[in-house]
Amino acid sequence: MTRITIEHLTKSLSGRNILQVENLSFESGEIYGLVGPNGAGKTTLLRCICGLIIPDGGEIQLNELVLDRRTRSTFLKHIGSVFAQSDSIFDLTIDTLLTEHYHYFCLKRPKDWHELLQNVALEITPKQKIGSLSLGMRQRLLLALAISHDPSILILDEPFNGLDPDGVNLTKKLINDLAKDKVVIITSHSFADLNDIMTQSVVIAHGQTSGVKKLAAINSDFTDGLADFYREFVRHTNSLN
Ligand SMILES: Nc1ncnc2c1ncn2[C@@H]1O[C@H](COP(=O)(O)OP(=O)(O)OP(=O)(O)O)[C@@H](O)[C@H]1O
Repeated sequence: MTRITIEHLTKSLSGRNILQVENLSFESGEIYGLVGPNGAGKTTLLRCICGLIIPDGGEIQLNELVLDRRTRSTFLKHIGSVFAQSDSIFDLTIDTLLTEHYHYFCLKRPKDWHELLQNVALEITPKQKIGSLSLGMRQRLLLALAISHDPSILILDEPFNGLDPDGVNLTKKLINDLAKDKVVIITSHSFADLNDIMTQSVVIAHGQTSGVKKLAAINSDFTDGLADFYREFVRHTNSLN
């Protein structure tokens, strides 16, 4: 069983409070849909969990392991993540990207990269430049990399962006298969896609989070399900800010 626990997490950027998360926890076997308006703090929260942003206060724990400078590299080995694509990788070949990825995470590079790409139905050669791939192909490549070290936590920021319907379905199937023994956290503005795969949801607005709620409870408590759960929490935080 893997559990991520977050307590009293705060982060300010340019003198503005971006995150104030009191208590939040995520467990393996569940797919969490993290939803919130643009600029609500979704990516910042996920980057904090991945150790890519250092919070100003509070604590993030993976089971008994507290995330700090000393434990960060151990923490990273448990996490697979895909964030928005940066243009800076476009000039790299796939081969270089793989080398840099495994070096950064201090992991052994798998011998068979064909197998890696088969997981996401990609047919590409290692000498190809990242920039020559379509947006959807790059998404699949980054997902293949994220899951290649069998992480216990999978963090996907907008994983359906740029994917065609086959790519969306393949990603959903992969996520479903992987979720059996992992913590999966996904952000998306597509409630339809989230409704297809998530088992629980949490709303974030103005850097504050709602309680985590099971999909079945969301659908029984709110007429319009996730959309109402989202609207109600956003309205609540708007009234406080
Ligand atoms: N480097 C930075 N410096 C200052 N402010 C920042 C920085 N990065 C993000 N922010 C601000 O932090 C807030 C949260 O941004 P974040 O990207 O986490 O939101 P989000 O919920 O992921 O949004 P979206 O749905 O648009 O992707 C935004 O108001 C953003 O402007």
